[in-house]
Amino acid sequence: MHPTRVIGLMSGTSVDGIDAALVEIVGTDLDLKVELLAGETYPYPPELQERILAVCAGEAISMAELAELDDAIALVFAQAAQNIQTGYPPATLIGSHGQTVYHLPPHKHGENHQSLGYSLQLGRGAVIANYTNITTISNFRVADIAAGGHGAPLVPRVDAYLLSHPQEYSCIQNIGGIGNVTYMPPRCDDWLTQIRAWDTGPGNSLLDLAVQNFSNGTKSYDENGDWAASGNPCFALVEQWLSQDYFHLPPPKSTGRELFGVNYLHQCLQDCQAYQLSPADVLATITELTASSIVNSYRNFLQRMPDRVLLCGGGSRNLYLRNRLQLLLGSVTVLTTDDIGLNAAFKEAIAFAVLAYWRQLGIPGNLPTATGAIQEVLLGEVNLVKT
Ligand SMILES: Nc1ncnc2c1ncn2[C@@H]1O[C@H](COP(=O)(O)OP(=O)(O)OP(=O)(O)O)[C@@H](O)[C@H]1O
Ligand SMILES: CC(=O)N[C@H]1[C@@H]2OC[C@@H](O2)[C@@H](O)[C@@H]1O[C@H](C)C(=O)O
Repeated sequence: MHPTRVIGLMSGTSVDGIDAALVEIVGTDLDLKVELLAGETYPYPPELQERILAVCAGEAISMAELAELDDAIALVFAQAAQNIQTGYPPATLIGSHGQTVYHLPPHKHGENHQSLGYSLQLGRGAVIANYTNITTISNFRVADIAAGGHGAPLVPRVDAYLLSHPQEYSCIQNIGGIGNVTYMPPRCDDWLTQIRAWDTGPGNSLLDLAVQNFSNGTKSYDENGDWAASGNPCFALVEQWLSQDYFHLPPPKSTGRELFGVNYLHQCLQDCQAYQLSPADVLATITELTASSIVNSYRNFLQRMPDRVLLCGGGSRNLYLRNRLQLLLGSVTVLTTDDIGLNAAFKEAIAFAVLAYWRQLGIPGNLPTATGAIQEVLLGEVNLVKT
């Protein structure tokens, strides 16, 4: 069987840039295999990044500004696709997640009425398809949301086929702007239905904002966690923050910068004043919130603790965070997906390439146990090009 060459494009809640992955895919489920030919992060032009962050923080924009922003994002996504395949024969398909600027989970009104969620990813797929002349799948979240789901997380089905283990219970922990986990029992007959997944809460979002605040914008993140490692966490504050509702909601659940964004950080900084914490102590305390919220959610919502945790996303490079996670997890083995052959930095971009490939083959991409949707659905809208 010939492999299909697909480009996956993703920009997540960190809004740092576009992760582009050029992959070759063969197989469909248990025989699925993905080879990463090239992976690159293309930083957003600073002015565009600023506009996106403002919209994510709830700043009002006009419809005309929204239209302009949508296509400015589409253009940099299309350029990322062109760049990543330089030197290779053209890909036959693009899976473009786009840029999330708003995410509202499904919610209850009173006792009996449930409203659908709403999730907006900018960067029109039709514009990317037209620019690259490659069929582009986009808008992956809306079909799951229409089926009553959160529209997130969508990566778990890909995790299941690429990362599950024949004997061990695994957690795949992504630490991007927001953290999310996929919990998988060993592969067996009804293994797919036993998978659980949810957004664990803040990944790096609060940490990045705090670093930018303390460095007056000269640093964008805490490289390797060095700054936090020079301070001490205030455990009383971590306990106080962990009492927040989101951490106690049972899955399926999803969140975003709407909750764990600028306002949340301001509240944290205010709380820190009572303890007269240094910037390093604040960073250590926020890092501890990320680590504890992840591990507590395993203890609260899983039937059993995993044998191994595989980290991915930018936060997997934060050594201080990784050490805190290992300490809280005790004897559980903590590795990164790199350690078992799947690139940790580009896993999400790779996943959207696989989701696009499944869409073309008519294979559902969501896992109802992960998103809460009433059924499996085909994910993504197809933007065809003339052949
Ligand atoms: N060497 C490093 N040390 C510490 N943190 C790092 C390092 N490299 C990246 N990061 C963190 O990872 C973040 C980017 O991670 P990633 O690209 O996985 O996020 P994302 O895809 O935008 O988010 P999400 O998964 O929520 O959609 C950066 O903002 C930074 O906080
Ligand atoms: C709405 C949205 O963009 N959600 C992202 C975000 O970033 C991490 C977490 O929150 C996750 O649930 C989701 O992305 C991954 C790629 C997913 O859908 O699996």
